[in-house]
Amino acid sequence: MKRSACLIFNPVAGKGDPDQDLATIKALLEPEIDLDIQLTTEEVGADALAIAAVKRGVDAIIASGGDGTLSAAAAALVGTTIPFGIISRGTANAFANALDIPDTIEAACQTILGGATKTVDAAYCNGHPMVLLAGIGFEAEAVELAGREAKNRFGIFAYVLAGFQALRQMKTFEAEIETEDKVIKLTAAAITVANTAPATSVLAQGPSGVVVDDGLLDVTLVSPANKAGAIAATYHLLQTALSGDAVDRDDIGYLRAKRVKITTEPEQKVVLDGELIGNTPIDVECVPHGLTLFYPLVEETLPTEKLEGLPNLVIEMKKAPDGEGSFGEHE
Ligand SMILES: Nc1ncnc2c1ncn2[C@@H]1O[C@H](COP(=O)(O)OP(=O)(O)OP(=O)(O)O)[C@@H](O)[C@H]1O
Repeated sequence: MKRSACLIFNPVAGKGDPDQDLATIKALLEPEIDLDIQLTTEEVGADALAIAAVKRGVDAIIASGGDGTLSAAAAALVGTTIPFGIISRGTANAFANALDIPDTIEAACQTILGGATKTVDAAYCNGHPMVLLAGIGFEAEAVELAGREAKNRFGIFAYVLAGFQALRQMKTFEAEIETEDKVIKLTAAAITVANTAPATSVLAQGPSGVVVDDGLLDVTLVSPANKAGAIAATYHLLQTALSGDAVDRDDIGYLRAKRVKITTEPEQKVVLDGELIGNTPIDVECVPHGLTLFYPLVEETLPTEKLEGLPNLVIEMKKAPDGEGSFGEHE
């Protein structure tokens, strides 16, 4: 039987030609998948369309658009086992990059057609579904400062530049972080709680690798003493993100936990998967394997034979009329 899926498509996302993009997606997917195509509008976003599709009991949901569309649709699937296909057509494609999904239309469609799935962790932050990360302080300020133009250029999870702008107004705050086994108090400028994060979300890059399916949240604490320290810390985070190393500065720390409660004095803004959701306190709880993704099939790269060097080796290739091997008599 033919597979079916709801395709949530943002007709204004990205810089390409959306009509052409939709035609390409249909040409690739429709031979194998019955698509129920739902276009987002300014009024009805990917979140509402995905929630409605979950209620209808669809077999799979595919979202195509920028990071905003993809994270909104993914949020509706947290805690379900409905497989989610990601066709990135944004400017930064940080969402796909963070989850290790190919970001060209063709490769993304092949991933969905392949049908292989993988579960990754998700989380709830103050009751809101979270797929990538929650940021407190600096990052949230940066999101507020990043206008539409900056978002277009750098994407909603890439705050490096907007971050430097926020640095000019950097304010530290007192934070109390409670995990299942400890309570930590410190002065911080930014706290990021991540399931996974693209390398461009520098403030999430404390650990050497933000692991997406370990059942744990990765918390990065950035506590520079002054603005010069903040710039040096951000630069260090950027470098370690690119090299894959853990941070090594006294003003940056990290920890892993299943659940974290964070209170701050004074209250700080909170950004969740690129959207401002309100102020601290936050309570973030990991939902292990809370999201099912269509994921690229892992190519078998191990060598399947090694014959060279064996004594008196003769290899005779069999000939077959159609070019295929056969087990019949060979000349
Ligand atoms: N039909 C539509 N007309 C106008 N705006 C729309 C429509 N559908 C969705 N939107 C808006 O598009 C925004 C989401 O865009 P999305 O993140 O998918 O793409 P993008 O901004 O091009 O990509 P990126 O976030 O990667 O830069 C939301 O603000 C949403 O309200």
